[in-house]
Amino acid sequence: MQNTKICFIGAGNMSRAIIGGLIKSGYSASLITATNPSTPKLDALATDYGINTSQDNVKSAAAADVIVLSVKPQLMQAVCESLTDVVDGKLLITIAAGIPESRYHDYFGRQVKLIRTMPNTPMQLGLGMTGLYAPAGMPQEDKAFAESLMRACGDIVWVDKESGIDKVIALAGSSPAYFFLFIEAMIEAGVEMGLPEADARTLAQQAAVGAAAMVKQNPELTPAELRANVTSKGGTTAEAIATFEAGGLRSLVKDAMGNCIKRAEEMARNF
Ligand SMILES: NC(=O)C1=CN([C@@H]2O[C@H](COP(=O)(O)OP(=O)(O)OC[C@H]3O[C@@H](n4cnc5c(N)ncnc54)[C@H](OP(=O)(O)O)[C@@H]3O)[C@@H](O)[C@H]2O)C=CC1
Ligand SMILES: O=C(O)[C@@H]1CCC=N1
Repeated sequence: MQNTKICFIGAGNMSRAIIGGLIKSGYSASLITATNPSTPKLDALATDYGINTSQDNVKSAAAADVIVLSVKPQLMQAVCESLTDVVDGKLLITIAAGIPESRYHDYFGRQVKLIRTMPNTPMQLGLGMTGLYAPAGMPQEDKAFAESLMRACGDIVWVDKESGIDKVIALAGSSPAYFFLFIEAMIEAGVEMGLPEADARTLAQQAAVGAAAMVKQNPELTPAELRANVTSKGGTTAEAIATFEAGGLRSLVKDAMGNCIKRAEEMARNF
């Protein structure tokens, strides 16, 4: 990764998360540029991380070795078309949901070297999870670069079929929002029970952090076993868990993840 100049096209939530993770991992800020049409997000990135910023996509992409395409899927075609003259020989990494790898060659009007990835926002803390997909024939050094870039911000998995990226979206790209929703609901319930909101948040967030760490640090135990350790027979947890089960939490989760994948497939047809 040393001395590789990286340009992020689009300076939104996800670029900020990856850039935050890269800087935290020790990557040199002078090798990172982010572009955006407006300046507030660029100014914040320059202040917080000391990276280079620009409103000129073409000039910044031309000066980079690796271009990370980080705009919303509906803007991707126009952005790629504008970069057509500066991408030859460079590694392109896309983080966009939904757009198939083959579509980028159409956007650029030529064959490009492109790796699809699906990161998530905890990247900014070095706690991210990224799925990667490289089409057949991608040079090993490019795959290694994409992997080390994402590994600097958390864990990674490679998927060997492109459809695997949609599964990564359901399990990891979108899923921080599921957990946020759950914590949100717990805080709301705590407040309704009369707790100060700050205390409700501290209680819920620390329980979530502790539970996630226990899953990660006890690989020999299944989540079901960890749950059983909390659930005393005839006790309080059993009542709460029975309520979730009776409400169909598992099938709700399955439906939510299925619909997440369906939306990715729909986007693949639309963009
Ligand atoms: N958010 C997430 O958790 C994840 C998102 N992704 C993917 O990441 C991509 C970006 O999402 P996210 O960061 O959330 O979205 P954001 O809207 O936060 O970021 C996109 C950025 O692109 C900027 N932009 C718009 N037009 C251009 C242009 N022509 N050139 C350069 N920049 C432009 C926008 O600027 P402005 O706002 O000023 O218009 C905005 O800052 C999406 O494709 C999404 O699918 C993948 C994994 C997780
Ligand atoms: O909601 C989205 O479409 C993007 C992709 C994964 C997370 N955010």
